Formats: sequence, structure tokens, C-alpha cells
Amino acid sequence: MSRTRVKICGITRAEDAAAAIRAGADALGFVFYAKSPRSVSAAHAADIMAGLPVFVSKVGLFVNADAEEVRQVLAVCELDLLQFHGDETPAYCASFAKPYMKAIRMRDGVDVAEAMQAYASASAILLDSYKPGVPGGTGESFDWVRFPTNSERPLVLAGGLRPDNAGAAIASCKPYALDVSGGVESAPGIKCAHAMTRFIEAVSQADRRED
Ligand SMILES: O=C(O)c1ccccc1N[C@@H]1O[C@H](COP(=O)(O)O)[C@@H](O)[C@H]1O
Repeated sequence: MSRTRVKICGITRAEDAAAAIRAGADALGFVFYAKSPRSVSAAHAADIMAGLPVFVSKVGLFVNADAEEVRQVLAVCELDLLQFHGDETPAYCASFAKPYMKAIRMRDGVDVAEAMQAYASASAILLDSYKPGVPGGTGESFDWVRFPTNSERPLVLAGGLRPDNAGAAIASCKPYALDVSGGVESAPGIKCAHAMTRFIEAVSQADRRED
């Protein structure tokens, strides 16, 4: 059975991390972007990570950060994957000797195949909605018809995902993984255990239908 992975992004509290893992999350995202309501310091993220079990991926999200800032976070946090959600170049993304995922915002005219070629060294490519002036966490989805369903590389769907549309997202896009943030929150930066459980149940149900 093929299984769609789930990353829950914007973890700010140890209890939310624990609830996400109980719900069945594969990966937890920590936002190192000061303008986000989900922003965490490296020290606070490291504290939360210290309590996590093995086999849960820890993802650090950055938006146009200075390379030195990324290195400082890496010195404190044992991240498995870097997520670059701004205008970072392929050379910058590859310069940390860590697996990375590059977010591509789906503004009009974006050529996904071209972007995937440009970021050939990425472990995964994430497709998110485009909203001018907001780098991510928009709560809005893009037209899923634009999501390539035949990619041989891991393609991650993000943007406006919720428990009630996760199943339709999988049926339409057949992504490697879903990345959700605002759609499983009770307030910005505060995850809702019930919504995370419903989200991952919806993913499992959709996966069973796909088989
Ligand atoms: O979560 C944030 O606050 C954030 C801030 C800046 C860039 C990206 C951010 N999150 C990522 O945005 C997408 C979609 O989030 P949402 O589900 O629509 O709220 C997702 O990949 C998050 O990892």
C-alpha cells in the first residue's frame, strides 16, 4: 500500500509535538522565521526536539535567512531536513551539507518541471500557494490541477490543507507527502490535537481508497 507522508509544520509547544506524533505524523516542522506567528528560537526548538522519539523527522523551515543564521540553528538543533521557503538559490540550499526541501510558490507562470531541474539536489520539492508578500503559512490552496501527478521525485503538497480537504488533495495530486500548518490549529501557532488526528485519519482513508 502506498502511504502519503504527513508533515505537521509550525510546532511551538512540546504538547503539540506529542499530540502530532500520537496522531501519526511522520515529520514535524519548526519555523525559524521571525515574522511567522509560529516562529521558535533555536534553543526552544532544541528543547522540544529533545523529547521526541526516534523515527520522527525534524524539519527546520527558513525564509531567506542569512547562511550564518542557518548554521547557528544547526549547531543547536539536530535537524533531519532543511526547508527553504523563500527565494533561496540552489547553491545556497545545497551549501549546508544537509538534505533539503525547496518550496516553490505557485504564482502564475511557474514552470514546475523547470524548478525541479534547477533544484536537482533537493531531496524533495514542495509546492505551495502564492500570495504576494506572504512567504507561506497562507492557509490558501492553489489549483491542484497544476500539481504533477507523475513525478519520480518526492513532491510535497502544501497550502490551505485541512482535515476536510486532505482526502480530495490526495485523490487529485497523489503527492509523496502533505505539509499542513494552519489547517490543524486552534489559534496561530497552537496545534489542535483533534484536528491533527482527523487530518491523519483522512490521509489514511484516502490512501486506502487509492490502493
Ligand atoms: O507556517 C508558517 O508560519 C510559515 C511561514 C513562512 C513560510 C512558510 C510557512 N509555513 C509553510 O507554509 C505552507 C502552508 O501552510 P498552511 O497549511 O497553508 O498554513 C506549509 O508548507 C508550511 O510548512
